[in-house]
Amino acid sequence: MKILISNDDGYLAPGIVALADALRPHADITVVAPDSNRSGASNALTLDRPLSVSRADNGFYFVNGTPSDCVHIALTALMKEAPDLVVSGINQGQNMGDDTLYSGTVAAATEAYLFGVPAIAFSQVDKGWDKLADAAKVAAEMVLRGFPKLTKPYLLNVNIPNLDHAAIQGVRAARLGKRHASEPVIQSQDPSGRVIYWIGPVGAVKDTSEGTDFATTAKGFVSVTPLQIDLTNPKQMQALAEDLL
Ligand SMILES: Nc1nc2c(ncn2[C@@H]2O[C@H](COP(=O)(O)O)[C@@H](O)[C@H]2O)c(=O)[nH]1
Repeated sequence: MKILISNDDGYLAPGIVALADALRPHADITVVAPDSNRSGASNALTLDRPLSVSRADNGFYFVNGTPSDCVHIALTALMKEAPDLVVSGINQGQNMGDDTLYSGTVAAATEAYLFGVPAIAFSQVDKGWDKLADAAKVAAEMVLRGFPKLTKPYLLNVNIPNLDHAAIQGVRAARLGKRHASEPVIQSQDPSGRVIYWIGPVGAVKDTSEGTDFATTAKGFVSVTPLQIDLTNPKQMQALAEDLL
């Protein structure tokens, strides 16, 4: 089994090292990841400058670009054969609900899916890399158990609670929850008096009802959400015809 591994925390992040270590005994792995943390990059592609690929001493490739750039370059240039699976992560921090729209971790997996390669994005619920080895064990188990059964390309978003492996309650399918709108921007001044802005914190969780990824992980289960790319809003198609056209 050939697996391409990427992320958005960068090629030096503990999460991608742990994921590669967990999968290496079971698959022929290739790692292609950003040269620095690109959290929040979403599906951005770098179109305004050329990109370069370097190789680290541990064999990981790293790119001066986004997570989507990394997967795009890996699939269309670096890898002689298409991988059987692309996995992204393990992200430091959750990607649940609306996070998935901003997430570079999810975007790396999405780029693979758009090229017809099955893909899984793995995130740990809490920041700080606590229980990372346990999360890597869970990710490897899911890949080894789940992958052979699913033939159609799929795009899975997986969130793993920061728990000992033995304390994890199981794996559950879950729908995306929802967050409130992001907090307001944080305005300040730089030493020259110029006004500067930091993007505000992520919005508070809004929909944590039964069956959401938020609720599932809060109970100690690993949440798995199948994602789709078609952004059409079917409920508004009729309304559009009546109201606007
Ligand atoms: N500070 C803010 N963070 C946000 C906001 N909306 C989403 N996010 C977070 O970004 C990361 C993206 O995930 P990654 O896989 O790229 O690391 C995710 O954890 C979201 O919660 C926001 O408005 N402000």
